[in-house]
Amino acid sequence: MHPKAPEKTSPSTSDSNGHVNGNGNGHASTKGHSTYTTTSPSTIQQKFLSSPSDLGVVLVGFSGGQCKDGVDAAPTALVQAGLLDQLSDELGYKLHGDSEVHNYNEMKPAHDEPYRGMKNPRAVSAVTETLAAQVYNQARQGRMVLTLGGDHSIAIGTIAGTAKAVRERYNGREIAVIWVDAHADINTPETSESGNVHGMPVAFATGLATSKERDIFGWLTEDQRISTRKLVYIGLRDVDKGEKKILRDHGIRAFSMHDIDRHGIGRVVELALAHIGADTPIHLSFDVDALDPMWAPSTGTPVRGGLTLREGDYIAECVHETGQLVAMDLVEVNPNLEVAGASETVRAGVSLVRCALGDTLL
Ligand SMILES: NC(=[NH2+])NCCC[C@H](N)C(=O)O
Ligand SMILES: [Mn+2]
Ligand SMILES: [Mn+2]
Repeated sequence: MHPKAPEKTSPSTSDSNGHVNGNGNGHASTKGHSTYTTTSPSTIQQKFLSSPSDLGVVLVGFSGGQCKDGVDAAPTALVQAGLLDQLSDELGYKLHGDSEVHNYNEMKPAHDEPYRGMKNPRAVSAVTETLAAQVYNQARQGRMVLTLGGDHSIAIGTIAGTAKAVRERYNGREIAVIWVDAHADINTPETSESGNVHGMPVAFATGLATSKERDIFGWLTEDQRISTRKLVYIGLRDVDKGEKKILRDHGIRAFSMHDIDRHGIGRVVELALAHIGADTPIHLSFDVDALDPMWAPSTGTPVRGGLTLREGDYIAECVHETGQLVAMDLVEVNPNLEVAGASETVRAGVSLVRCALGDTLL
């Protein structure tokens, strides 16, 4: 049930067209922007990366955490839009890890009937367990890790990998997670109304949901989990009843769209980062549906009244500026939905990642 862990490490990777990424030679990029130098991805001092110009890339073609086809096509669409080329050629990263998208939808267990209401539980479990190892293998080398999903269930794996690597590298230190999303994704199997695991990753990552079945998230260990105290939400506006109770009962820090309306994005990000503190590595999990459908229509569970693209970019820019970012997920881009707006959604995704990885307007 656990096909080859698709771990590949090469000094540079090539995209689906065979173009090799990563110039890594410190020379000014000639691609359009003559003023770029690529000696370093950013002038920001990175506090928790020993190789700040190395980037682990994980490309996850997976849709099993929810019911709509197409979200597995996002990594290919993002790569074709030039994201990885830009990260190497313009931002100066040396890319490691996946050079092609893995079709994780192929990791299909022989039988996978619902368990405690969860749909595709063994498939999602097997994929996220593989991802946890992939992300861990990049992060333990002191590299930033970028994961392109895929639906948001994959964060069970990516957070597990980051949390474990950081604990190992920094004496048991915990990571913080900034979850930018219209949704809280903190349902337990018991509170979920849909049974879709992409609505549950935070519950598993925090240990609010646990399982004794090895093949259904029972592989998650304490060193792969995060604390609810170091979890911060931004952008919430569609939270289930059971989730609201969980957020309240555990005193989880959450900034909804209401808070952004009241205080402005600047103040909200300031408060979110203050809650985390300057001594904590950050895993940024960005669901593209945090953006208003005006900017990101092609996503499985769009909710009106969301962030503008600039507000999304601003969050990403500020997280980068902390020098504390160690991993980022970009999830829930579904190029097969609202096809007229698909390239716009993909471009929004590209922009969010660029900002988190150090791109600046000036
Ligand atoms: N990652 C997402 N887009 N999650 C949407 C979750 C929607 C709903 N709360 C559910 O549990 O099914
Ligand atoms: Mn969402
Ligand atoms: Mn989500």
